[in-house]
Amino acid sequence: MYVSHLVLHDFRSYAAADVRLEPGVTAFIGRNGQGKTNLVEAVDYLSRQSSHRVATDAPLVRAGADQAVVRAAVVRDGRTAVLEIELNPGRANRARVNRSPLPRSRDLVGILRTVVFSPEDLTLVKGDPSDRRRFLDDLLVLRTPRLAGVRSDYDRVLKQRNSLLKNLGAARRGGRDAQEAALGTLAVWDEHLARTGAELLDERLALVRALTPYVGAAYETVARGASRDDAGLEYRPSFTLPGDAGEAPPDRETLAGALLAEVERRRREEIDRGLSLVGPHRDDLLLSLGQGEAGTRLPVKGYASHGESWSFALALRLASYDLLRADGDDPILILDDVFAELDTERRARLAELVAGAEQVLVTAAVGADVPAALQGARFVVAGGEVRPEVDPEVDPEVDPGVDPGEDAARGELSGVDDGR
Ligand SMILES: Nc1ncnc2c1ncn2[C@@H]1O[C@H](COP(=O)(O)OP(=O)(O)OP(=O)(O)O)[C@@H](O)[C@H]1O
Repeated sequence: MYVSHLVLHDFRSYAAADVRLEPGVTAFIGRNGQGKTNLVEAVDYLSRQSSHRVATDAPLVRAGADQAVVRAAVVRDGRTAVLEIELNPGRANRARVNRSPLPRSRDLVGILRTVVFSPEDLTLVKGDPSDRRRFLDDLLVLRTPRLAGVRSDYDRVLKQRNSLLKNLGAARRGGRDAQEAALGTLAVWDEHLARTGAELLDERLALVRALTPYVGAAYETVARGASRDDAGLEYRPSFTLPGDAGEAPPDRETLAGALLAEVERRRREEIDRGLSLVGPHRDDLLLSLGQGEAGTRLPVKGYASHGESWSFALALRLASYDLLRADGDDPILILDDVFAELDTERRARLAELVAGAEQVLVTAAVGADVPAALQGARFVVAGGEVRPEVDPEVDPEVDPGVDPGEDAARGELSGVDDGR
């Protein structure tokens, strides 16, 4: 799959941008702060409806504007679809495919698939458990878009349940009847939590099982002298899972039952703290490194060197890419500012690994940082404009001052009504 045309309105620093793309490698080169990442972030947003840099939509809308639009022509197996998302911070976003509105904006997730490598990936290794949970859930939804619904149902249940737990403190003071009524309502939300929580947990456990061999292989490739047993992944739930380690994983019903039992066991503590303490929102993904299968294993967080941490973060992204490919997909790879962080050997290895992708979008402040294996189309990003790089040696007739914007303005997406 690849993006053949990208149009932005009021997205980040761009009042308007219109860029034609080809399959293969495209690099966006420009000095710091010129808007290179903003371009690839827009492509990623169309894929996941979240950004690898910020948790909310507001910073994605150009300062002073009240909505942003990202639109792209996406080619898959020779067929083109025009995807569009309208970002309305504080209100519901709106999505369209080939101009037809979708019932919910999240229905767009997963049509375009991206895997982003960026310096922020270090938080996968060094950050909070929530960063690793987001990594797993984003990948789950990319593989199985319907799980976006499970994820948002779980978030909704959690929110409701937490506010109920907070109110229970007040109900205690309101006498026996009020308390019993509130506990009755809580029991209903316990059931919802157990059901949606077990589904999410079950999916995450399966994902970690599927991803683990790919992470081992990817770590071996990116870390000098490593073997494929060095990098380990272990899903750490917030309660003890039923069954013995090594046995077949518990089924969803069993998980739901165990989750419900644990919620009931910790009822008093939850009411005291006004918080849901059990469920996939409290889980973590433990990343560890050891020498071979039998060697001592240490957690990456707090123990690994900077280089090892970087290699692990890269391995997680590469493994995601490999897993999606194994599913029969060919996601767009986005390498945002990663080469400056890598030594020459690892730059070359990463480049070799990703060079075969159908589309690779690269950003770099310095063109020379992009490895030779990733040569392809180049755009210069400067002063709010994105223009093809002109190579005077290849085409001495081309005036480097030519403005490609005029031609692009007649592009296939420009005519699509942006609905405003
Ligand atoms: N919502 C917004 N409205 C207006 N400008 C914005 C908005 N969000 C970011 N910017 C501007 O966009 C610029 C950053 O763009 P971007 O992150 O794409 O830079 P970059 O070219 O990738 O730089 P670097 O090489 O440093 O990573 C900054 O100057 C920032 O002020």
